[in-house]
Amino acid sequence: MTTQILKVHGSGNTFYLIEGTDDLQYNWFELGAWLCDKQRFDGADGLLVVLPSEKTDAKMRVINADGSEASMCGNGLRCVARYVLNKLQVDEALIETMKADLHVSRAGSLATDVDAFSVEIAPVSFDLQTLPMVYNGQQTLIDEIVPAFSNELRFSALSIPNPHLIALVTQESIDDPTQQQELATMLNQENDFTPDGVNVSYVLPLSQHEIFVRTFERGVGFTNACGTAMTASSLVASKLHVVNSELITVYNPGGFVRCHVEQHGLETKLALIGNATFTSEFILNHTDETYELQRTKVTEEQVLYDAMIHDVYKNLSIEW
Ligand SMILES: N[C@@H](CCC[C@H](N)C(=O)O)C(=O)O
Repeated sequence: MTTQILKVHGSGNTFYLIEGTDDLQYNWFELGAWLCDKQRFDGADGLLVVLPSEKTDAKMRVINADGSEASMCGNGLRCVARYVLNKLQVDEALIETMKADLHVSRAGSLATDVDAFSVEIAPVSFDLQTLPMVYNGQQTLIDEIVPAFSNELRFSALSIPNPHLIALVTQESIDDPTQQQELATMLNQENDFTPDGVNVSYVLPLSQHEIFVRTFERGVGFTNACGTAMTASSLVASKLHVVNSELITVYNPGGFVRCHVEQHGLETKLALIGNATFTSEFILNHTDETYELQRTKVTEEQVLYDAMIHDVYKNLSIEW
């Protein structure tokens, strides 16, 4: 079987993107782990599978680098949005994901020649059962010290819908990633708190409308960016009044995105806006025994993306 696939990224969060015919066409878990192996063309953080949907314009499945399946992927959904919008030649669409059908659209450009895409992020819940997470018999964990995690940092937990643990930190915790790495490693092995693991983000407030986020992703490790984590971090920063704008710029080790956070009473509306860069094309050959990957094209898009990031970052006085 021969299939064309793309290498793509959202804010440096890297994926292979494949359009499939149905859920059984490949063993997606095995293929995801094989493609993401860092020994092969630098690997990737995940595999995005675009499939036909019976009720929306397309369906997205997300496979982490370790072969586990995630319910959502914010940076990945922007890349899938671009793929589907271009294929259907429309400006907006509805994409089925594991837990919700999500609205996606074109959103102008981030810079000359770097188009932006906006994706809805939902459903959102602070109920610990939805992560799932168990702590002290509590129903929620919002801005609290959990001694087993740290004696100094305050954590909040939410699902949107994949599970996130968020701490607002100072520059010191960004400079030295050891504590974040140790905590995330513990919470993604067998442990008493997060039976399915959790994505762990450390958030550095920069201004009333800007934050920096570094995420250790479940099933992957540290990534350049995690879209749902940046959206969850924006929501937490907004709830804790660390930011006071509905549009938050979120810097990350791979670039930046914008998160739109609207709260009306109990209703929360979230959107993630950023790039969807297609860097190269490949042919995947699959026999009963093996996979084989051949790169057929490298696009110009990474050069334009790098130039934009260079321009944005040269005016920032923070370091990571
Ligand atoms: N990188 C993604 C999230 C991918 C899934 C995550 N690792 C999980 O297992 O929950 C994003 O951009 O949201």
